[in-house]
Amino acid sequence: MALLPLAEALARVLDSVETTSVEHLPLHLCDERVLAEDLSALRTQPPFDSSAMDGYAVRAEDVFVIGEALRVIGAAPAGTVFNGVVSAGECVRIFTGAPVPAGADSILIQENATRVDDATIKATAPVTRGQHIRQAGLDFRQGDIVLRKGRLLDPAALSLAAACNHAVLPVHRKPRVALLSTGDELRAPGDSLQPGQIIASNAYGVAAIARQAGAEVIDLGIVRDDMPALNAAIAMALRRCDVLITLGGASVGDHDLVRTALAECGVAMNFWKIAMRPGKPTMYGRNDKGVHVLGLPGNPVASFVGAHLFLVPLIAGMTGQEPRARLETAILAAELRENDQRQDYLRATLHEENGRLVAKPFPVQDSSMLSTLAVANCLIVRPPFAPAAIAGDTCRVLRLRN
Ligand SMILES: Nc1nc2c(c(=O)[nH]1)N[C@H]1C(S)=C(S)[C@@H](COP(=O)(O)OP(=O)(O)OC[C@H]3O[C@@H](n4cnc5c(N)ncnc54)[C@H](O)[C@@H]3O)O[C@H]1N2
Ligand code: MOO
Repeated sequence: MALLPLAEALARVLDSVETTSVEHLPLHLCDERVLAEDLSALRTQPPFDSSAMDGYAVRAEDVFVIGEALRVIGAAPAGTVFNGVVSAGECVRIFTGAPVPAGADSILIQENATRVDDATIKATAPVTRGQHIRQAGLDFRQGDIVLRKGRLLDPAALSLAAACNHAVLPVHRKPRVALLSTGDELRAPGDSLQPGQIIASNAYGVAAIARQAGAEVIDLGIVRDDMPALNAAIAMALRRCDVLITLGGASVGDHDLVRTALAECGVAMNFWKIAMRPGKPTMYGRNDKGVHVLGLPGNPVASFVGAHLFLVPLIAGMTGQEPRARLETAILAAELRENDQRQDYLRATLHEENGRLVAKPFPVQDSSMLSTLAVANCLIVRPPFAPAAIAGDTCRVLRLRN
């Protein structure tokens, strides 16, 4: 059976994505959310010509000649407006952020002034006209679009939104992702194990990937390889989420029942089995309520890679984020055999050497091995039928962490 090319599989997942509804949240809850509408400034910043330094507001022409005395006619701390006018031979004591008084056109920094007496200073260096003055609107003007719809609200975006006087932002609701681990052999971390049993670990990494991508996660625990139990768990899960992730039971064995159970619960399967390694038996479909269902294979690295490749872009699409280029170029530190029809994701370490990124794949790539996954900081992406490569060749990598 021909395996579906990965790019086609991903296109099918993203093809019918709708964004989640919009909610309005106070700024402090918008961290890492996605802006749902273009944001325009509600004010101008700075709202007036303002001093960028502590010193004296002067007329530049009065300071062309060093040593001329200037009369200090008042003070302008930030947060106040000096009401007088600076005339020839006069200046105003001013502080960073304060509006520049009428008549003054430059700031003489206090390091370049000496006090003669309480009301007189002398400049020890000249100023150029306009020096140390921030023009009104230097940063943004009222009505400017400062952040575009789809922008991830990172720290800089949040401060900018606040500076524009937005207390509440329109953001996309976090998609609700439900996780269901399947398998008779699975026990929760902390349980004592009987012979033949292992710990269900996949949900923890996949949940973290989903949360980091912007989802809210409900872990529905472990369900046995038993049709009635699976059907009940899946039916319940489908009522509670926007995306259901099943973990395990995706392959062809007698106990791999997930595909059948999903079909019985009304999920129309779009694909099953992809030309990728690890993760061949990945499946995807939707039910009539539009819930996305991603069936990830049980092998721990397969479920992890599948979450990165399918779940992350799906959550990005549902929250209205622009698709991001995620691959980087690196130099291979070891030779690689020619590839077959499956796009390969090889755990590797990535480090910088002489200003270039170097990727070193682990010699053993068994998809059960979490110990190498935890050391790896990238995946080397090998396209289908890539020819054999030698150390020094370039390759593409997907960074997992820094
Ligand atoms: N005859 C064939 N056998 C297999 C094929 C195939 O094409 N023909 N594909 C292999 C590939 S590739 C993969 S990947 C696995 C995936 O199979 P399943 O999705 O059915 O996964 P399970 O059989 O349920 O489990 C596989 C493996 O992973 C362990 N596991 C399962 N769930 C978890 C979990 N939540 N946490 C940790 N470990 C888990 C499970 O105990 C098994 O050891 O199928 C191959 N077989
Ligand atoms: O996808 Mo499976 O993990 O190739 O072993």
